[in-house]
Amino acid sequence: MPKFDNLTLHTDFYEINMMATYFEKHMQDRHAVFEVFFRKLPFGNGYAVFAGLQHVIEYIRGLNFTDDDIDYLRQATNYSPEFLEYLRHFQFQGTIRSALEGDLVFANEPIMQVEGTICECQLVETAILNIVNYQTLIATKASRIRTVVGDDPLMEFGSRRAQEVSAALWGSRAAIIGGFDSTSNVLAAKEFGIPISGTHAHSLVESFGNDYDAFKAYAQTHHDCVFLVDTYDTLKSGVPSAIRVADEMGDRINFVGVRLDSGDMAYLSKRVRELLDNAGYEDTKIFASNDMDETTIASLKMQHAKIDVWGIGTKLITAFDQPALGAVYKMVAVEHADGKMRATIKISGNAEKVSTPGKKQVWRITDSRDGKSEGDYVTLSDEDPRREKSIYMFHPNYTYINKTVENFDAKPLLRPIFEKGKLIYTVPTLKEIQHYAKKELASLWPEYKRELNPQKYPVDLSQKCWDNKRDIIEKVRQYVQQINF
Ligand SMILES: Nc1ncnc2c1ncn2[C@@H]1O[C@H](COP(=O)(O)OP(=O)(O)OP(=O)(O)O)[C@@H](O)[C@H]1O
Ligand SMILES: O=P(O)(O)OC[C@H]1O[C@H](OP(=O)(O)OP(=O)(O)O)[C@H](O)[C@@H]1O
Ligand SMILES: O=C(O)c1cccnc1
Repeated sequence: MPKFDNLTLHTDFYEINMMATYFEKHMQDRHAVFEVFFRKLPFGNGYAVFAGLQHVIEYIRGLNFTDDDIDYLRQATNYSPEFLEYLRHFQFQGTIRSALEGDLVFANEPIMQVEGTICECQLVETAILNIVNYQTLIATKASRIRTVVGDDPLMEFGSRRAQEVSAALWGSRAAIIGGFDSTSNVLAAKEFGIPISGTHAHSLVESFGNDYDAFKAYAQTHHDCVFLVDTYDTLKSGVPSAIRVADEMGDRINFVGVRLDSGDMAYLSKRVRELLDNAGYEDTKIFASNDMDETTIASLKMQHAKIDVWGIGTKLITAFDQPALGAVYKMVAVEHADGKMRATIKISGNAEKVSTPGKKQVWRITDSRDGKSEGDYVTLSDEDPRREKSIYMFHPNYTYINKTVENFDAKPLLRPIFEKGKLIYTVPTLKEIQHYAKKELASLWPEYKRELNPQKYPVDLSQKCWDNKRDIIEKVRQYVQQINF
């Protein structure tokens, strides 16, 4: 049974095929820079919450072609013995700069940058995109749900519906980054230090044949009790049975709550609240689950549903309304035969798909007086807006949309993670990351945070970066025009 402990071959075949070409053409040590970015924010949201860095770090640290991997490649491909030997001794010696988990990130700006030999940059494309695309998507979905529930507790229930094991585990962690409070997944709770939470299923009630016996048995074996009250009839049997058990058990249990899992949640929650209050259980909470997400929750809030705690599974963990974030990994600079680095570009008839050449940095520009966001300013890596008194920010496609910003703070988004193969970054605790994400979100204007049709957050290019892009597009245009095969 494969265990997938080593993820080195977790890459698309074409990456290793390109490595083989670089190797056979003696280009394997040429220097290159690649950047990760996405072109469109997910869920129509105004921002995305970056997640996945911890897994990327673990993946990079584990990179190593085992003898078994080499044997497999020998029989599955026609790679030369020399290239296979090269792979056997492969080690990641590159430099990675990245947004940190919990950072807010936007379309068309680099969120991770890999610099190293062209071979090592090429190998890691697939896994980096796989990890960052999924985790950023889930953290962003979680953040949308958090925005709608306010301060209500949010429990992550998605494991049974996640796209397999790894997604359930890393998805739980990403949900916490986006603002969830706890997970039902015991392994994720243990490995990532997430608070664990859970109630019970309908099977408990079914196995006893009635609500009362099931709740009584549960109460005799657990101190904190949340009873699932909708197995047979919520108002006639479920809630009255829960109240009877709570009355009988008195101080021997903590009657934390009841959970609703079907039916009209607005109507039921109000009636259940009355029943609990009338029985003297004003502090007992109403939990709700059943295919919820930010849209259902917003509707329930509008209907003044009396729900205190939310259990969210399927629609969060599968990113139901947008199953993929389209982050891509593009080469932005490469060393040529003369030893000089040159910026590279991918041209497209679609202006949005033309990549921005050159190794870059993203600067988060905030007003130094109130700390509020002004926009992101993408520069070439040798520029530093902190040296300027004012910066001119303009829309890269509609340049007449522009502003001059003074009294600003500029914070670099891409921070050093690996330096020439050495890990130089310590991942904070999950709690710290969640806290950081919350703080970052607080600095964003509400116009960018609304769920529906948010304002577009400015991501602008510096003049130098924009001029560089235009010059390179022009050079490519001249090159294409003189082709005469
Ligand atoms: N008052 C409400 N307003 C808006 N959405 C609601 C309301 N009550 C329930 N929902 C949501 O409507 C969806 C369908 O609920 P429905 O009542 O059909 O489920 P159910 O059939 O009772 O449960 P199940 O099929 O899981 O046994 C669920 O996503 C649920 O969370
Ligand atoms: O609804 P979600 O957001 O995915 O949350 C997880 C669901 O998992 C459980 O249901 P179960 O698997 O027992 O199936 P059910 O839909 O029949 O309740 C639980 O009762 C929730 O409804
Ligand atoms: O603890 C719960 O209530 C739970 C856990 C997973 C899925 N649904 C519910």
